[in-house]
Amino acid sequence: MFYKFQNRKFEIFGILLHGATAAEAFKEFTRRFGNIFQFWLGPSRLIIVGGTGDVQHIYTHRHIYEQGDAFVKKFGILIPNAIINIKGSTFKRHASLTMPLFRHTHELAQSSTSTVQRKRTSLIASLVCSLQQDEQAEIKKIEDKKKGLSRSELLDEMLFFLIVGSESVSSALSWFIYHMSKHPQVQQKIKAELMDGDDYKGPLSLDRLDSLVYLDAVINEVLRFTPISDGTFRTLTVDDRLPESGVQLYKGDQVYISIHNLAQDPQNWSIDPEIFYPERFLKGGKPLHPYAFIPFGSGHRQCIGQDLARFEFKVIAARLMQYVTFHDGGPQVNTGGQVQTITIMPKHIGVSITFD
Ligand code: HEM
Repeated sequence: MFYKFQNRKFEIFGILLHGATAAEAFKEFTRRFGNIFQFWLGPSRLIIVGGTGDVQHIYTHRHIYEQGDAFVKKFGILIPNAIINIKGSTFKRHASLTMPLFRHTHELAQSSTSTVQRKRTSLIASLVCSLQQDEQAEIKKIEDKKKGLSRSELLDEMLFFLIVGSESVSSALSWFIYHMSKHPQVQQKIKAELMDGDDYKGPLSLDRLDSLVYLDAVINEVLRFTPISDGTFRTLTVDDRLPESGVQLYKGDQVYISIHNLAQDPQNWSIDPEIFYPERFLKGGKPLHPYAFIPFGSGHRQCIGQDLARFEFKVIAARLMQYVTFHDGGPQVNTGGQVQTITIMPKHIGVSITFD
């Protein structure tokens, strides 16, 4: 069935995903319907946007494209006051209290006993210090004048950071292990880079970590090939026309940007995106458009934990590569596939491990 939408035709379909993840389904739909189409998620209509010009426009016009209502519905039932679910001035208040910590990711590596220092290096300490002294007085103020977090806001933030902080990096590491088991030559290159120092199994200082550029390329390729988040939502605050596709959108419409599709679209890459090839992120192999590779989203609502996530990922991956080698457990158990929970994880992963 076709639906005339301004001067463009869209195929409308409501469909059950039959166990496929959104990433797998949208890849197939993009192949069939092109890089902009509508999708019904139950009663909600989503406009899936895949052209890099349109995607850039959405992320760079924060006053038109606000945090998506679908995102808010997804997490809002359990943790309505967590940063991902709030907008406007309330978001600004929460962001001003949580974001500074993530600018000091490297300091997390150093432990400290001083309260001032702990406020800078412990998210929990920093959040607890932001608890409102007089909640009743704060409730009466208009949002712009409020300071600190109420008890229920603090609880929701802690819960959200506990969930997102552990689930995200562990999913990404599962994909790392899966890809390593399938690509022994990549593992050998990481090990060769680690061996390039005096002490192969020695401590990982920040300088040493920074010098591991091939490992950075592998981490990027893991996040590109198998992103743990399939996409991001934005809701329009006013009518707007997308510049690349020319599609007219209206206030209240919900757009969905598929991180996975952008990372897999051959138009966005000079080297075949269907191949797992970390070297694409070394000199000259970058995506053809800056918005083709956005594993952490983009714009004013991009992931605030991305530096921490990359840091954790790199430290754990480097440590693993110092001590063990992963081998493919065979076609019965190591078949890959995807399963969607809060993040996208490998469905069937079975590897054997040798200690180096
Ligand atoms: C590999 C690890 C991770 C990936 C791939 C990832 C990815 C994402 C993505 C795609 C978004 C949505 C961005 C958007 O709408 O533009 C997001 C949001 C968010 N992430 Fe992450 N994330 C990771 C780890 C973390 C960690 C470790 C934390 C904190 C401990 C974190 C905290 C957040 C927060 C607070 C938001 C909501 C930001 C907002 O609504 O303004 N993430 N993340």
